Amino acid sequence: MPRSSTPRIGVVVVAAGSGQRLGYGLPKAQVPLAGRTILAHALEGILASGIAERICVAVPPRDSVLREVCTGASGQVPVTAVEGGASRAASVSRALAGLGPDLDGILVHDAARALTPPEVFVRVVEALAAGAKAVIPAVPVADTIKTAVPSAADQQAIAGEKVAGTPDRSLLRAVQTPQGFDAAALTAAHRSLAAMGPLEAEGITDDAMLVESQGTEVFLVPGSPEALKITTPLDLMTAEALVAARDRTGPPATANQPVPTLED
Ligand SMILES: Nc1ccn([C@@H]2O[C@H](COP(=O)(O)OP(=O)(O)OP(=O)(O)O)[C@@H](O)[C@H]2O)c(=O)n1
Ligand SMILES: C[C@](O)(CO)[C@H](O)COP(=O)(O)O
Repeated sequence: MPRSSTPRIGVVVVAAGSGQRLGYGLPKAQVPLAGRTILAHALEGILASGIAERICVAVPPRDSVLREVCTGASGQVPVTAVEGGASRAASVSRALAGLGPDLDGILVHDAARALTPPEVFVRVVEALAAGAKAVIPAVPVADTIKTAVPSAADQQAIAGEKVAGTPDRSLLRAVQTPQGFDAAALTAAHRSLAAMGPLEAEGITDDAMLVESQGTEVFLVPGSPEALKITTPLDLMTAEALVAARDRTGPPATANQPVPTLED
């Protein structure tokens, strides 16, 4: 991507998941959050950041509700919809194709991270403009993390798993979206996905992993606790509370505060 203050940025939004863990009985991006769909909130954050030249959203097959949300959000920045795939990675690949050519950088964003503050998008794009080929937002890890293995057969009466080790927490980061990439690097990495076997492809849980596997350096910028991934009913309750707080105090509660650091 050319080092430029105004790179041409496209945004892929993946919104084709079924939301099994949320258990709402609707595709997750359709679920109401403070009276609007989760997808509508996600698109609002992207558009408010002012970074996007165009947006392509992967939606579930035959989903007219989410297609309508895309049409409603489309204006100066066109928002188109394509049918998603069976996995998140497949949905990204399809929306990448739908985004079209002639972009310097591409951001991949989860609709499920619907309340991501606009400044996180700006931070990612600034790092791309400064020369990074891959940039992801991240936050420090608050819990101590253990690796686990199955207990031995004669230990199963105690518990099914036991601790194998404790990684140094100061080196761990929880990563979020939007994840930003040089357009050519991301497109090439997604071509490599097509050549993978199903097991290997299943293990690719974010786009940064794909470009890492191609030898691209990935840089971290500060994310935001407000970019939580709405996965469970408790996350939806947190998101509702966050929207209510924003309505009381003005947009993103973290706006105008110092940029957070990645260390805890
Ligand atoms: N086949 C898929 C699976 C997921 N996603 C998107 O990827 C993001 C992260 O996925 P996740 O939060 O796990 O969503 P779901 O797959 O819907 O959740 P669940 O696993 O509980 O069904 C979401 O915005 C989701 O819509 C997608 O576009 N296509
Ligand atoms: C991309 C992601 O949101 C980064 O944290 C995450 O890996 C998505 O995981 P999921 O299992 O598809 O929800």
